Amino acid sequence: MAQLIDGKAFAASLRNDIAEEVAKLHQQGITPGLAVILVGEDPASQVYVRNKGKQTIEVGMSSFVHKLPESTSQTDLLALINKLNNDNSVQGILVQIPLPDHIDADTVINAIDPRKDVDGFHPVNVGRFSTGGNGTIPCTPLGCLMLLKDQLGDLSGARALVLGRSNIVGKPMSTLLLNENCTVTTAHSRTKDLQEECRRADILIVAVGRPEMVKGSWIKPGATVIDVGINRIEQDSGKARLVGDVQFSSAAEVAGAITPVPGGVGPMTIACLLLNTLTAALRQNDLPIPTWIPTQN
Ligand SMILES: Nc1nc2c(c(=O)[nH]1)N[C@@H](CN(C=O)c1ccc(C(=O)N[C@@H](CCC(=O)O)C(=O)O)cc1)CN2
Repeated sequence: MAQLIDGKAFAASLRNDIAEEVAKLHQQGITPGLAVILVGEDPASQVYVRNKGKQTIEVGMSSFVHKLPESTSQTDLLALINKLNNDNSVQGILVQIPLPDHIDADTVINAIDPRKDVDGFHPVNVGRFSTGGNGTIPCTPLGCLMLLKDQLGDLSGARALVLGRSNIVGKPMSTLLLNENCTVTTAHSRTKDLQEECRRADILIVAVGRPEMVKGSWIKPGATVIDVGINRIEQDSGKARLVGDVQFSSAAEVAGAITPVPGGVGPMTIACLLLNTLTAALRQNDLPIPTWIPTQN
């Protein structure tokens, strides 16, 4: 039976480390501030934004949550971002995704000052990060990497397969693993012999958004499996159940280690957002980044 990779516990310990660094900043008169913008009433996004605000305060940072109605115009949203770009009490800005259809996500992301882009979605950060510079590392892939390194130590030479090629998870995850000297395959819906590709992987990262798509028979015995999926399944009882993109019951019989859903990658996403906000605050104050914080250089 696979070992369980406890993302919830790891995230709690990471938040403690972040809180200690924030306490040191307080002594220098600095309180990092994180602004989170939510447009609309998507129920899952409301939960994530509430948790982001709560955990931001718990680590000693200032939280500025802006909840805007679904009808908010792109012009008004851009005006708010411009205001936050120029607000010295804000070191990190995040716009919760998905956005309503009438708002162009790229235009909005491009409007965020790259120094304050704690999601790592701005093209400047994507470019810096992809070329090994000090661009912000997107939160979910960073969280996956931290769990992997904690589990396996040095990843050099491992054969890694990333299933999914989104800008938010798949692509940056492949880059991160390549930077760790893994041999990386990025697989997607058009990949031939997908199951066979998966079975060759020592490290399998699944981020496709399809409930329980990857079965135990797709997994190499002893492999480390990171499940990024969060899918809400309606049950006969009317209650919803969260499942990942990996069928946990069959995968756990084959894998060496596996993240659960919930309690795996999800909590790491918010902890890494706080970590990126801390890093942004340190950089904006020309302070050194502690060696325990993962950066590209
Ligand atoms: N601007 C961004 N938008 C979105 C991001 C992001 O990184 N930046 N990622 C996702 C949503 N997300 C954070 O915003 C997120 C998803 C899941 C969790 C989490 O803790 N999940 C729990 C289960 C919680 C539940 O009951 O739903 C778990 O897996 O244990 C945190 C953050 C899309 N948007």
